Amino acid sequence: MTISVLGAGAFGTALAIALAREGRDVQLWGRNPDALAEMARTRVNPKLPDATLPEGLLIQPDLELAAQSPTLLVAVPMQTVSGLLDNIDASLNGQRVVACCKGIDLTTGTGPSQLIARQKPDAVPAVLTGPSFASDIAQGLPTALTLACADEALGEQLQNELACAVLRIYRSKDVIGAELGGALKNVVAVACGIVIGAKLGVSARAALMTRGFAEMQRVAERMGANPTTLVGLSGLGDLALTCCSDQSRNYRFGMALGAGTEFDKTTTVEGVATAKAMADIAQKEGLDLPICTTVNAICEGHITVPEALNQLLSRPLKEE
Ligand SMILES: NC(=O)C1=CN([C@@H]2O[C@H](COP(=O)(O)OP(=O)(O)OC[C@H]3O[C@@H](n4cnc5c(N)ncnc54)[C@H](O)[C@@H]3O)[C@@H](O)[C@H]2O)C=CC1
Ligand SMILES: O=C(CO)COP(=O)(O)O
Repeated sequence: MTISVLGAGAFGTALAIALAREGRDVQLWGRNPDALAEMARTRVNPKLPDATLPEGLLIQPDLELAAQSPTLLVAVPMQTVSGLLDNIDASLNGQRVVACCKGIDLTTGTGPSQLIARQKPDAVPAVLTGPSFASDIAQGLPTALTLACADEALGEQLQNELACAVLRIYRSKDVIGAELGGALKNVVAVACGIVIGAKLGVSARAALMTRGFAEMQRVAERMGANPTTLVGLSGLGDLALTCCSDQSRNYRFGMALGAGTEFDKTTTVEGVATAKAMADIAQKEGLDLPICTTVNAICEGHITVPEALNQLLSRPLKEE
């Protein structure tokens, strides 16, 4: 098989569906053999109930077999990427490992491309990110994404391999910038959800998106990324989508926090761990990240939403 998608959740399945629909040679691996067997039988992933798995899409329960493909798309939650890479015995020599997850690993403080580089040094790391809800991709709605790979020629190959009629892929060499955009927008989306859930208004949300974006650029610059990458699909594009749509789990989680209602703890909400990682980085690097650190303090239960609002609004006035 040419492409293996590792992770049979909503996003991995949506990508596999989109690629298989175009006749690409794709297999989908997931960690739960029973769930995979059921998907192979029904040709439906319950996380995407309206999409049928194309006939050509192979469901692969064997991780080592899946790991033999020249291109691997890693679509598991960020905090499980390191464990997944550890579970693959093969060295992945020369294989392209494309991180499709959005977050920062709490143990190392790095994004997925650095985990891949560290744990599979013979592989070629890349990142696929940008504004794209799994259900939109699975329905065949048009989507534009960024494929970032430090090696321009390999990046171009991957761009061509992964682009489909409805998946338009732009190329970048700024892997760190692309993955930081995708990670950080989730924290701002949680903040925006809080504001809407607490009925603080859409003007406050616009302010948070703008000042949150300034924090995203500040972090990117400090981490050696090109700040203009953040103005692309992986940063601004995904920020606009995630902060304004209740299709986003990060935004919905924030809304529940703001409204003081329950939220299903099994839902993947990457922004919580990323806020924690950013609070650590703010302290270590002496960076001013008031929105990220406030989201972390709320998520950790250190302050309430009204206290957070007071803190943010009473900060000294400054130049924009
Ligand atoms: N759902 C979406 O619209 C999008 C999701 N993403 C990103 O994709 C990543 C995955 O998210 P979703 O697929 O949406 O989550 P999901 O909650 O739908 O699925 C997560 C999947 O990962 C599997 N998993 C959990 N721990 C694992 C482990 N240790 N080893 C192997 N598999 C494991 C689960 O069994 C589940 O199938 C996240 O980083 C997310 O930010 C990116 C773009 C869009
Ligand atoms: O990253 C996403 C859209 O680009 C999905 O957002 P959520 O993880 O908040 O659902």
